[in-house]
Amino acid sequence: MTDQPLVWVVDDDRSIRWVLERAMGKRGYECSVFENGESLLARLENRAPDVIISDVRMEGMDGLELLNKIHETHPDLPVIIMTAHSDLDSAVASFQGGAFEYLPKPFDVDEATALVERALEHSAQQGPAALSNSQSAAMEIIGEAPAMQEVFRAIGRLAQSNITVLINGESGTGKELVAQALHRHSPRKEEPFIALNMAAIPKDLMESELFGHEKGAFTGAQNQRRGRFEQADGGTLFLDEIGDMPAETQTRLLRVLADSEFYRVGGHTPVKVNVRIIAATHQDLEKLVEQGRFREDLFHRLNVIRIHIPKLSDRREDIPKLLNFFLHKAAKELDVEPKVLRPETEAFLSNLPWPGNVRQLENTCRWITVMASSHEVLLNDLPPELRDESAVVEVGQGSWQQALRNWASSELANGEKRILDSALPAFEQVMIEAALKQTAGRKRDAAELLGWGRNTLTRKIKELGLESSDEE
Ligand SMILES: Nc1ncnc2c1ncn2[C@@H]1O[C@H](COP(=O)(O)OP(=O)(O)OP(=O)(O)O)[C@@H](O)[C@H]1O
Repeated sequence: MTDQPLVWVVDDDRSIRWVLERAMGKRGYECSVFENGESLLARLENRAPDVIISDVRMEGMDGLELLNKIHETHPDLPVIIMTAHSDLDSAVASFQGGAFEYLPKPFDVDEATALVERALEHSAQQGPAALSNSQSAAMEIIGEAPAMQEVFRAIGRLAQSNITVLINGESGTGKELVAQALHRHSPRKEEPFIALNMAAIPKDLMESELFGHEKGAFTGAQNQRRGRFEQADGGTLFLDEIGDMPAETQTRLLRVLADSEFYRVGGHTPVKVNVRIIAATHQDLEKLVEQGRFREDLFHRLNVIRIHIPKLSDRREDIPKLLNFFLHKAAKELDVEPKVLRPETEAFLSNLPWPGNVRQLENTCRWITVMASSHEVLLNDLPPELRDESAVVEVGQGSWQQALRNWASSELANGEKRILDSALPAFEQVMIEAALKQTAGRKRDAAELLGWGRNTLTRKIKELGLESSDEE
């Protein structure tokens, strides 16, 4: 035996074996490769590695079957499952089987090495209990985009810990959903999950909301009341929009985090609690700290682990799945047949800016389910403000490319071919008309504005059949 960590790789693809073997060797790990699960299991009877990397799809025994077999005899051995995005369900199943992590294909070598390193660290530090389990996180939260995969991994990795987590993301991106998943996959899952939105509570009620009050603590406090901290005892307290927490409450929260105890408003006996805090914000807390609007010490206490949830327009590849998911959900709620989007409708929706993120998309699906007249949803069936909204954003951000993208997607979805044949002349026409307008019809000046010679402009005007002005 050597002291080097031992990594086993199993994949029926020789090039993957080769790449990983080299990468592991370079990192200083001893690496053995196997063409199939059977040969790996045979070797496992005599010797165990520190980490196994297995492909999910293989001839003969597949990765998940192998995983189960490995864990029958070696329940603590970390296994990394490699899988393509399209096989996410298999990856999910692999978590059920107790896999350590999954490596979405295609991966880069550094990513694979980093994952192996983490697996080694985990088993060294925390033992088997720390192995992650985020299977239903991936099932409840739709996201195949790489950034969402990163979120799932974080949920998996944090599942067994009580660590404070700060979730960052715009409104409606799914912060609460992720907080719930963190709770459900934690040892606290049988205990309460209490969510509280700081932005929704009047300032002067916040302390009593969080910490409760004693009878008579203030006018109107007719009875003793337990606050959210007490309600969440043993479980998780989700503090949404933490950036909106008033300064005094921040100070109190900091003290509770340090001492695990607090006083109810108007109370003199300390109340002890064991609460995991998950905080979320759409704001840039660092900036609030700089501006003196958020306590730096509280920020550091909350910012132990940060999960960033990307806005929907940064993970457009997930939009079709989300649309489908919410159309089915809405149909179920309303007890009707789910609507089906025409390809051009789906393309249009996939290219919208979605400033309200997933929540806006979910509401749109509800709207469509109620309002669209036929089973198949046409562009015309969409809520009018969506079309306006795309226009506003296009103008606002100067994103004519977005409008063009919408157009191209819907042309292609309609089965059109050679779309540049109509797009390029249309583009030139718009440019020429704009330039001519600017120069009040003077071609020589317009040509200069466009960056063409005058002859080119004259020729184009002719080719495009544009009205030509006589003015020079
Ligand atoms: N990836 C996802 N898959 C499925 N549903 C999602 C996803 N992301 C968000 N949702 C749904 O979208 C809605 C909004 O999500 P959520 O309330 O978690 O957002 P949020 O970021 O906490 O918003 P806010 O900051 O405004 O409170 C919820 O109904 C949630 O279930």
